[in-house]
Amino acid sequence: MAKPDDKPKRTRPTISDQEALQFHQAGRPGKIEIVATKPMATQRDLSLAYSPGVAVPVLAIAEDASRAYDYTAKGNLVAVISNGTAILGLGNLGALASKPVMEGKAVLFKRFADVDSIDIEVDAEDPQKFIDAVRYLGPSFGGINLEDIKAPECFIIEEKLRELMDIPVFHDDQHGTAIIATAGILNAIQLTGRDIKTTRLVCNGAGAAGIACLELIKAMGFAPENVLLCDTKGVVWRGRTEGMNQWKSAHATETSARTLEDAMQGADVFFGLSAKGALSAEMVRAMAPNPIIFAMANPDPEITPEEAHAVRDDVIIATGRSDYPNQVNNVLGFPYIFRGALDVRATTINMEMKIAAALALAKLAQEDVPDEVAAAYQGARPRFGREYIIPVPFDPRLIHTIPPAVAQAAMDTGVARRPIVDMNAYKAQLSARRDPIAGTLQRTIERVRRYPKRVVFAEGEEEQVIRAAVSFVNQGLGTAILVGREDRIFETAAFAGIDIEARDGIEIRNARLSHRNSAYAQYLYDRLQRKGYLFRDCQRMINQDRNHFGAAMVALGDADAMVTGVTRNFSIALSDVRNVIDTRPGHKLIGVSLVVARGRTVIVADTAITEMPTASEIAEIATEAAGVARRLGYEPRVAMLAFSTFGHPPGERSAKVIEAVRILDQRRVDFEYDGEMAADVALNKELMAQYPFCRLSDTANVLVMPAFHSASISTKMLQALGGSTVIGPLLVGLDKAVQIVPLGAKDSDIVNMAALAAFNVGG
Ligand SMILES: NC(=O)C1=CN([C@@H]2O[C@H](COP(=O)(O)OP(=O)(O)OC[C@H]3O[C@@H](n4cnc5c(N)ncnc54)[C@H](OP(=O)(O)O)[C@@H]3O)[C@@H](O)[C@H]2O)C=CC1
Ligand SMILES: CC(=O)C(=O)O
Ligand SMILES: [Mg+2]
Repeated sequence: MAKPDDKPKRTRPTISDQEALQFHQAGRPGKIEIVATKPMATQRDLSLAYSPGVAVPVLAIAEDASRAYDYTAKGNLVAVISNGTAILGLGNLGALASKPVMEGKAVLFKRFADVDSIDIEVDAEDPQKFIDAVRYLGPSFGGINLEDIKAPECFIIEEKLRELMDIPVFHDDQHGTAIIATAGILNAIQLTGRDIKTTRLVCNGAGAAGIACLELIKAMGFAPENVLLCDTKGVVWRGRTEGMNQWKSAHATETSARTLEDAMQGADVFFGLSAKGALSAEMVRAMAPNPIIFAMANPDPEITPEEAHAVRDDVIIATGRSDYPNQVNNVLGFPYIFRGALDVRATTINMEMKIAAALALAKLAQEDVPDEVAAAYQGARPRFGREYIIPVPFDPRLIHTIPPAVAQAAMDTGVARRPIVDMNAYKAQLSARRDPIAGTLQRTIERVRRYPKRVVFAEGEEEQVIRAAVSFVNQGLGTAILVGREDRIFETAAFAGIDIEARDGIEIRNARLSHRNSAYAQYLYDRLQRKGYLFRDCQRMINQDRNHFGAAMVALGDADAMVTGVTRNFSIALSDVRNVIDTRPGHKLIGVSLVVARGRTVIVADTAITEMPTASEIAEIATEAAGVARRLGYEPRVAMLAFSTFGHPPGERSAKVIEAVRILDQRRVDFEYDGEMAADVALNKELMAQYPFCRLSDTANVLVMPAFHSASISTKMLQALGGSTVIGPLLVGLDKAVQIVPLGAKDSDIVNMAALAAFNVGG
């Protein structure tokens, strides 16, 4: 455990095995559920969705198969299918054990490209049995993503299914990996001033990923004689008979090298698609100047960046992991490649489509990154270079860059059943598909990781708070200060199986025993002496109340931020905090909630503080909320909400909102706003178009409610009804960074709030 005065250091984010299991087990086990897209509420709904209404699309599809794309989910549905014979780099662990990975791939499809996806685990190692299980599934899906099937069976399976099925069949470990690795290598070659025709590459791993990578890089210009392939038996040399198959033979080289060590002498590039630790420091030392290492085995690479940098300071290194720079992982490919293929109803994913994806990805890494990506690298905007050869998975440009390239190539090669007519309109539509809040939270977390903070977790004896603190530290966000009695915290942690004693980055502060108490009590007394408090009252508040103690730590600079609220009502926690911390001068204290529903984020205010705001207060709330939008990376479009729209029907609360708009007009604020308007007008483009004079350039992303009750009722309703995620209320306008979670919040909510507090979302 860290000593109280240790400076927080930037650490690589890690996760514990226990966190991984808990993540998967929490709530509904697993990572996926199915949600209906049509109402199922009334007799009429049932008659339409099921018998007799459903018969109508049935007959239409029977008559014309292409109508399935109009009347069913087929056109946006991909099956992720595995038999678990090569799960990541963990080997053959069977179909059932592969399910967490396949559910994971399915949710990545959704998260990154809005492709609906379902995992199917097939308990059949025999290629023919597997083919038979899959070949008849075509009608259900728009595409098939094969995953983690070992070589050489995967080659037979994919080739046969491609032949038998009229939808794209794509083995991700082969082609997804090859596309990303090719994009990365093209850039690394350029950065090191090499010529593709003379670059010498060694690929360790002659399985699904290794063979496909060699095929694609040779198609892009690598000379076959400069490429050496290795497997568990060493170099795949021409004439070798042991452990061979026809796919390895196709890449066998005339060479005297027999072992990986031999092959690595003077090599320019290493591709690792084999297993953890396969590349030694000695081999790295033997490589040519400015060596390029893609250690892509998962979850642990052939060599870690730390190990490679320890022996060579001129190395460019990439891994398959998200916790190092240069992540070469097929997650950058499969969601977008299928998006493009589905959107033109491609019959297949061919070589031209793969090359188009690789080139588009390589080019994207060379362009200036948008503010959204730069924000994650605060202070050091990533630029094309040794530590940034490939875009990051959270790059918002991927969705409107890769699918159009893939779709265009499909159209150019005649495999598109429904070509795209207006490419620009298509790109705009793609941008709207991304889920903005995940990006927002991730950006916030990245930013805090760059500038780690000391955050007080005021209710440090609670199990979920301890878990959140551990996760905060593991994510590299800074130091977590648990307020509580040391023995109680250790006891709770031990009971829950959380190891905190040996963990750097966690501090414990017992309010009763802290040597800072007299300073905190004096500070509080200075503030409260004219409000009827005695010095000993203040001493008691500091000694006995964790919110007062934690807030005093933040107020006096012993910590950067605080999170509380798990065990106490919001208003009580807030009044504790306000005894210690003021509103920021010139600002108004408000609560904002982030509501995410169907890929759209809106900021709602004021969800926490002023019950019946005056017109002037509503105008201030709008200004504070617009500031939050900007801090989170959005350009605010503020709708001043009421039950009426532009004067109709008239009412007392609406009059206040109309007056608030007038006040904003007078103040000449620098953001878009208009109103009063009803919520449906604010959020629906067509309805807004009924008011052509409305000054909002698009639907609103900030909703200012006429009063606290409507804000609180609407956000709580949304949360309880499901289908949307509500984060907050976040406190905005306090002079120091404090956030209050809802009573009984879960560890994941607490850690997100802690990150938002550390980011100082409130001001
Ligand atoms: N970063 C990314 O995006 C991706 C990474 N991968 C990673 O690549 C690796 C291979 O996956 P995949 O091709 O699907 O699996 P396969 O089972 O199809 O192939 C594995 C290959 O690796 C070889 N191999 C295993 N251990 C060693 C070793 N110690 N030294 C040399 N060769 C070895 C095997 O040799 P032999 O033929 O002699 O048995 C085989 O050729 C995994 O770690 C996987 O996580 C895969 C896909 C995507
Ligand atoms: C990333 C991936 O697909 C693998 O490692 O198998
Ligand atoms: Mg895989």
